[in-house]
Amino acid sequence: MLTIGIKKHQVTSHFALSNIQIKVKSGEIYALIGKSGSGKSTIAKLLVGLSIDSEYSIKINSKELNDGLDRLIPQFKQAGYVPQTLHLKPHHTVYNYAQVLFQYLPNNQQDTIITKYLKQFYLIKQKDTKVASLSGGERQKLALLEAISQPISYLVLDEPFSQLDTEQKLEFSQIIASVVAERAIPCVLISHDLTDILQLSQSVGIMEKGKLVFQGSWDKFKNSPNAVVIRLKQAILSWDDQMKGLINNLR
Ligand SMILES: Nc1ncnc2c1ncn2[C@@H]1O[C@H](COP(=O)(O)OP(=O)(O)OP(=O)(O)O)[C@@H](O)[C@H]1O
Repeated sequence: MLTIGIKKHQVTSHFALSNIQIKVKSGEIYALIGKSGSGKSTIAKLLVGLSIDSEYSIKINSKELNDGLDRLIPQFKQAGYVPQTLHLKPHHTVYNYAQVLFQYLPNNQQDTIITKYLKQFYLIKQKDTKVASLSGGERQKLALLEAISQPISYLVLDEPFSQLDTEQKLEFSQIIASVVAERAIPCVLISHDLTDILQLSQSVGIMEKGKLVFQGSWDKFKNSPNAVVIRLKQAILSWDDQMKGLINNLR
């Protein structure tokens, strides 16, 4: 279980996160959505130790990380993180990249494990391709493989779908779901598009201007009288109608 509590985190004079409480169960995906600038990435950075502000608390599998010292290196190594902007070393082939990631394994197991992951991540055909030549979607998959290559206690994915087309989104959703279920880890998935995460996540949190204005299961979302939820539901329904219209025109 990942438990996050933020009393206040002042980012700039005009922006702060305040009063945020989130719990994510192991094996579940918690989708964090909200408009640009609402504070989603700021939460992601706090979660992976890129800020050690003492005004927030974090508990990972019942271990509370109280102060800056607690948070300094070891615990945050338990975080698997795919940032919004990827920084992958460009010169390796995909296979060599994976060899570096899994070099801690005994030599006689490396090839089996790497091949298993490259198949699971649909990267096996690209195994001899240099990272610099990969497509945006393939780079996302390699970044996810990097994030889970070490034993981790939780996973944070910041806008993993933003560079992907519809088919790639479906494939990548399936990979994320299988990794989270297999590892039985909690996952916080940030997205600005509700439709990307509807099928994938078990619960959702909506950020607005640094505050969590709604959170809960999709059932709770469906029946909520919250004005922000109603606005989002109307947007999805209208999008759905437009898509149906377009598809009917194609038939
Ligand atoms: N290092 C920083 N220096 C100055 N301002 C920052 C910094 N990091 C974040 N901010 C500000 O904090 C606010 C929240 O930013 P954040 O990146 O968390 O939003 P977001 O919801 O992830 O947006 P997006 O969907 O566009 O990525 C914004 O107003 C942003 O400009």
